[in-house]
Amino acid sequence: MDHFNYRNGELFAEDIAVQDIVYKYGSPCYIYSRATLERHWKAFDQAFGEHAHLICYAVKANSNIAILNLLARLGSGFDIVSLGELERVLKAGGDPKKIVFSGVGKREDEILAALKIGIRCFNIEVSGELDRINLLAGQLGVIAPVSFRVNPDVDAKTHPYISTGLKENKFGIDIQQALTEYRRAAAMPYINVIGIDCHIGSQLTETRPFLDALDKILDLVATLKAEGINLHHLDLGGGLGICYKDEQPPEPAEYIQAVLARLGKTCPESAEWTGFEILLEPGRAIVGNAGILVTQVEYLKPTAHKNFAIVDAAMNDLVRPSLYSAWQNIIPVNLQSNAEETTWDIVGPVCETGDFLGKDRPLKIAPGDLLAIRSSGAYGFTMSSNYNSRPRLTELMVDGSSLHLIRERETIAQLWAGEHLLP
Ligand SMILES: Cc1ncc(COP(=O)(O)O)c(C=O)c1O
Ligand SMILES: N[C@@H](CCCC[NH3+])C(=O)O
Repeated sequence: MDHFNYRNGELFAEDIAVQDIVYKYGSPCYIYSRATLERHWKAFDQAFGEHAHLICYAVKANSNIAILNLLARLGSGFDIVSLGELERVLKAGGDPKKIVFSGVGKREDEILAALKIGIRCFNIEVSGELDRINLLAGQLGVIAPVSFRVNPDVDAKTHPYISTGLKENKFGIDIQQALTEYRRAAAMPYINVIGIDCHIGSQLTETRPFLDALDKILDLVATLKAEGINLHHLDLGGGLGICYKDEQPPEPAEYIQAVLARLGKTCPESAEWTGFEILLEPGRAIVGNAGILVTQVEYLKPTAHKNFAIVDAAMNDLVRPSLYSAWQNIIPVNLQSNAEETTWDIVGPVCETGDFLGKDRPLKIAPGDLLAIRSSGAYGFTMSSNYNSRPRLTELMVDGSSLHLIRERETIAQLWAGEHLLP
């Protein structure tokens, strides 16, 4: 359920006609629904009931500061992977004490900035990172709160490019080596070990891999406890999938209930597990279906082999179809059309054969028509680029019948801002 629906054959974003938005702000553009975004975040938050938890929205999915600000106002935490994301969260009014810092390659300046502002936790992914954090924390005279992101070697059953919890993936510390790292950390003067973390991949459509990973983590937690290393939180990462086509991922509540049930089963008669705060890092499940990308048909190019609908958005604006062969639904903004239904490849103007947004789509379209690419709120704008010197797009947020410009379209002059001619 979302807030992009037809009314009398016209696509609306909440209470505003998409066509009216495009008249005002031009095409292509990203449009988000505040109600959808907030409902998704609350679905995660509320499913925990009284259980101690923190939803740390994965900023990489969509990092517009208006979106971060709305989530911060709901009480969200944030999962970041760079200094840029840290600064965005702070700019948006996020609470440093609710920030977890993931990522395999944290630089010194990034660690220092996070230590100075006093983030909630570093999710350490490399042995050397532990030494680096200890050293830098010592220089600043602070204690760094850390957890290890362990790689549990679990098959997330997702696209290989977005699977992260297999032993051949670069992410996390091999679960077999994690004990050694925890022991090292526990003996370090400027480190406070507070948790354990894992993130096995993105767009998961089953609960099973999450629970398999959790089982492996709980084994390690028990071993650590026996050694006197007591953790405060379990961070289970993000990764819950959404429906792009016909996937049926569990609802957040179903997934969270399964996690809580597993924790109860693991430690049946102790209230101990209730002592663990649970952290989650969802990105796509919060923002993916809260956004659409609207694009205009420029030309129709039927050929003997294929029919191409050339639109004004391209792979630089939304790279998922090109990069992962991802399927996203493409629907007309206006259902009234005199055109005949034809099967089209929806392609952009970029000079790459791989520049497509969808293939073999039956649509009734004519030049000038608007199309909406659904499920574009996550990994849409954030993965966009200026390839072919195309300015990045306008982003708009609909809130009932109010429309807010949350990012201006890049200007042509901004394309070379910061570039210099030789003397
Ligand atoms: C460490 C970490 N946490 C959270 C996420 C968010 O994932 P998703 O958008 O699939 O929820 C990612 C991206 O996959 C990630 O790498
Ligand atoms: N960018 C990917 C998800 C990557 C998740 C980042 N760890 C996608 O669009 O599906």
